[in-house]
Amino acid sequence: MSSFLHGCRYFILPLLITLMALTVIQVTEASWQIWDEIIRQLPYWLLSIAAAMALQFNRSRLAYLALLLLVFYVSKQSSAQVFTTLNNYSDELFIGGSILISWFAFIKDRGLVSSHGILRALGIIIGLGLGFIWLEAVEHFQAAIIANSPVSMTYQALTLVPIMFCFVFVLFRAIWRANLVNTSILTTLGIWIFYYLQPDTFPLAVLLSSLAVIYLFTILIDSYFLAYRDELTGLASRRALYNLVLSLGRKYSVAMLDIDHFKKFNDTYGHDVGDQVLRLVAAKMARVSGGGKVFRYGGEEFTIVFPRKDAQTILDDLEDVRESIEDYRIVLREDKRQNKSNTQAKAKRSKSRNAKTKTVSVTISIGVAERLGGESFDQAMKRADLALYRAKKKGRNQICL
Ligand SMILES: Nc1nc2c(ncn2[C@@H]2O[C@H](COP(=O)(O)OP(=O)(O)OP(=O)(O)O)[C@@H](O)[C@H]2O)c(=O)[nH]1
Repeated sequence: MSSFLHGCRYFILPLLITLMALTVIQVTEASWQIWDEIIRQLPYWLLSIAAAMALQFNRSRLAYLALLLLVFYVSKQSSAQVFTTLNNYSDELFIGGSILISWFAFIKDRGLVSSHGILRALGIIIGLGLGFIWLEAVEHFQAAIIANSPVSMTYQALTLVPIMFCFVFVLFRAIWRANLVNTSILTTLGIWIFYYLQPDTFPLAVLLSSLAVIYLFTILIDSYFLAYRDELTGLASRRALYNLVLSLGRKYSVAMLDIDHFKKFNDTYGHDVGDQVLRLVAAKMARVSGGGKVFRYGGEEFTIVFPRKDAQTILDDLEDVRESIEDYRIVLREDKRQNKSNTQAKAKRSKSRNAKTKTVSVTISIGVAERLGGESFDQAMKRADLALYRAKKKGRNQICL
């Protein structure tokens, strides 16, 4: 359930916000028509800024999309011969554009000026070319397809077949790999299809400006997560901890948590298994009750800050975390490369049917300190660290005040 809610953050919320924004624009149509000239200029500025920001923050797929949409907008606004000719192929461009947008959902962000850049330029030409090829094919074989199709097919429906596939693929991609960039690409495809089917509902300038704003938000929020989230565990990082310190009041408690004998664990099972265990242990810590805020301090050390709580009141919350980790049997896939001495280690082999998995468990030690009057955060942390040291000395897998 929690991973579902986590996915919602990246997937459902941006879509809802886009829908709400478009509804507001529609409802307030009368007022924004006064700003017609400004609105018509907006996509030039916003899409250019979005492309520049996307490049700066290495979100090259959004940069490509912003640039392509900018070219599209210029083609719609310009009366130059080359663009008016292009506008005669709007069906082909629509299908090619849909294929192109969908393709961006499946490739990685790579540098624009690199060998990947050349491949992507080729991809763009091929994607657009496919739109022409599909319509040529439909025109050529429509009689045969319509005659042999089990359901009644019109020419119009046939042209839309690749779009439906594109939308389903991109939708699944956005659900499967929920992140803001994939949701932005899905939104782009949705708006692209919407514009083709309902060209008069919203002016193109409004739709493209909305997309540019979505790209800008995606880049900003992504950068925030990059700066303040720990990549391995998904927890808030040490930088986020020191950000929180700025807003802490006078009363709080801080706990330092450390996985016991983690060096030995790494040596026994390998660094990759160690990483896997760090992620799972972090997920258990993230469920701490009592309003605790969890951070990865560094390595196998974690910090939990309890604003407005004294040390005695949080002991039960921390004990729950310690117990849940102690009781957690972590199932690992058998690593065929492991040598014999490793297999003699503490891991308990599961008696599962195919014996291809094994279970391991770890424990944690916890040191707690309550902020004393006049003390700085670093001083309180230092005392929590000393308490952690005592917990280790006393035999580990316990909490010390
Ligand atoms: N897999 C993995 N290991 C890490 C990571 N960060 C730190 N470590 C390992 O964590 C281990 C910490 O070891 P020590 O500080 O000696 O402590 P310990 O073995 O846990 O022993 P005690 O704390 O005394 O119980 C080192 O082997 C680090 O390599 C990481 O991100 N991934």
